[in-house]
Amino acid sequence: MTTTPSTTALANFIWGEERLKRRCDILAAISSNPVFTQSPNSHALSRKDLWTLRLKQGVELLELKFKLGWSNQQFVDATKIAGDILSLGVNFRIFIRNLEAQMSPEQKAYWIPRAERFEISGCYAQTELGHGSNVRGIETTATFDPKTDEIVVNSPTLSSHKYWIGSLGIVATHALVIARLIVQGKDLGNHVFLVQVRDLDTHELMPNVKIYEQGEKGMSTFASMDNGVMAFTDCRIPRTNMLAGMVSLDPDGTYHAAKNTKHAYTSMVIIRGLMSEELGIEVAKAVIIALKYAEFRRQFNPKDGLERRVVEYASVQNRLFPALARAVAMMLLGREMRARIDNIINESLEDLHLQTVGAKIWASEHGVRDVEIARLSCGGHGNMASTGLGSLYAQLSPSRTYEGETYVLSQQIGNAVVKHWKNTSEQSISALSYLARLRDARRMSQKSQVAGSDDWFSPPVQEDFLEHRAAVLARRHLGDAARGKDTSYDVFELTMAHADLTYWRGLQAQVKQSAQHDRETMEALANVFALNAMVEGLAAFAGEEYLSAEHVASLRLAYQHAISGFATHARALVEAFGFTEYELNSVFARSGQTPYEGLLDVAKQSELTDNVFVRPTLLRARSLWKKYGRAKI
Ligand SMILES: Cc1cc2nc3c(=O)[nH]c(=O)nc-3n(C[C@H](O)[C@H](O)[C@H](O)COP(=O)(O)OP(=O)(O)OC[C@H]3O[C@@H](n4cnc5c(N)ncnc54)[C@H](O)[C@@H]3O)c2cc1C
Repeated sequence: MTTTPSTTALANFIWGEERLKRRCDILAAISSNPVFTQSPNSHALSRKDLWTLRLKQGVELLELKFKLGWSNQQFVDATKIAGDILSLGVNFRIFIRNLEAQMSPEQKAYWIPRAERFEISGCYAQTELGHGSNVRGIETTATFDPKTDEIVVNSPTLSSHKYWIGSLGIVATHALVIARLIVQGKDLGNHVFLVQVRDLDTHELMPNVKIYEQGEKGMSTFASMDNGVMAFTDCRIPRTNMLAGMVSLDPDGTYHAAKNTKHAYTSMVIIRGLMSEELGIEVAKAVIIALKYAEFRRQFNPKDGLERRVVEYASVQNRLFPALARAVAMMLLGREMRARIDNIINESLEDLHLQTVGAKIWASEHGVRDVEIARLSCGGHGNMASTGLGSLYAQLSPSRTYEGETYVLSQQIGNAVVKHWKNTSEQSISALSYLARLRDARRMSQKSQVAGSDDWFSPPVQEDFLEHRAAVLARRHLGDAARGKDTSYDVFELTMAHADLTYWRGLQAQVKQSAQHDRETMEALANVFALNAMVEGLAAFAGEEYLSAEHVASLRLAYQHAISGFATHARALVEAFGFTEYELNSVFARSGQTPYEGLLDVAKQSELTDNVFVRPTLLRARSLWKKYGRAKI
């Protein structure tokens, strides 16, 4: 078990040079810091104690940021390494990114340095009790008052209370509030306003603002985050606090609309684009915890006096190996998307939008399922909090909902398919290549050219399969949409096929860039990834000419070969990830003790072991029968 991060060529490839360097710097800074190393068992803390511990750790990281000159991204990475989702990260991950994307140059010059110094700390307040996915339904109003050159923010109803706002419940001093701009009685729709919600000296609420911390979330989800509820009553802010990067409002009430309305969505594209890499890291942690346990755990089929390691069973390999391959794909493709986002000015926003939407849905759906699969593959012991698998699940589970609910967001892929099909304009969108195939009747009616199971390992064969599947599902969607059917459920399958293709292409491109020494491992991973997606996607081919029964049988055979040959590569990948014990925070992944010793230690520390506090109740229960004078019940 590593206590320092791995820095081999494969580690460098998986993490990316820049990120790995940040990781090493962060781990060096915190591995001897008592705020992190001597913290109590986080799995056993109450919500309030956990939140307070996380705040203390967050503040320590802030101090390290200032002392060591860390960038904002370095700080965000550090918050992820230090714990689950830390409240202080919202300012740097979401708030500042939105200021950068949506403020005018003058506003940026004034506000961003303050947020970077943490003199102010911000959050993003869009969702309301009554309005989430449907952003157009937002009710909060921001009415321009030309007499005072101010904007008056109001929450007119119960359903207009802001709700779910991360970091608002306790930490934030400022909120980016999405509200309807009203000028001279005219509703100009949603705009973004910077509202100070707490006093900078006392941290008391500002007048006319009410905030509540939201309370416990189910399954201890986001336990370290102070999501908040907020309402405004005639809360006045300067007109200049309306974010003016794309729109502006003059003192006389003249309104200048955005030239490119699509740019209002830039910040969503950015945050969604970051999610694939972030989720990949968390999924990899869960799968690696499970793999470490599966290497240790033995059940049945003894040989030379020892039962067989469970990692050798197909039931475990078929669940954990594809999950590991997907986690790596999330990280590699996520990194590529991050590079495109950093260069967003030169990007086709629609192409990037469709890629990030598909990737967000795919990564969160697979990611959450894979963390649960990791837990289940550990049998009964996987249920213990001390394995860390439960908290990883709780942390990832809402990723399917925030930044766009899966099924609602899937419709954006469906809508793009319909639009570009009608306009014959798919050439402009690389992610929609399958529409060109759909227009070609000859290609749609052709059969797969596969002759034997080895052929399935060929990248052109895999691409042909995945593109054909996306085209078949696009055809179904176009037909459903034309008939006026509610496609909001079925479109999900198209979205996943669309994203399978995007991830497959991204992974293939990345594999070609791996070092010669690691190429075999990366190719093995790409094959597990591709063949798993193909086997799981077979349903789309029912009734199609493309695949025969022999094709399906040989595909399954190829997939089994890919899985059974992956064990040594999986070990190499686990090494390359090089997660430290601190990061995994699991009794299944400790250098000084086995999982059994770790589990026993936890039991010995359980505060319920000493049951003196309930003994009177138990003794009374055991004599209850006497009270009713009945020896036999
Ligand atoms: C942990 C967490 C943190 C969050 N943090 C923030 C934050 O910091 N700031 C912020 O502003 N918000 C935040 N949110 C809110 C989040 O962005 C919204 O909850 C999310 O966008 C989903 O919207 P909703 O709740 O309105 O879902 P709904 O739209 O109400 O979805 C309910 C159901 O209806 C279905 N549905 C809805 N519309 C349609 C349709 N047109 N067609 C078919 N089916 C439909 C959905 O598929 C879903 O099954 C957070 C949420 C969570 C869980």
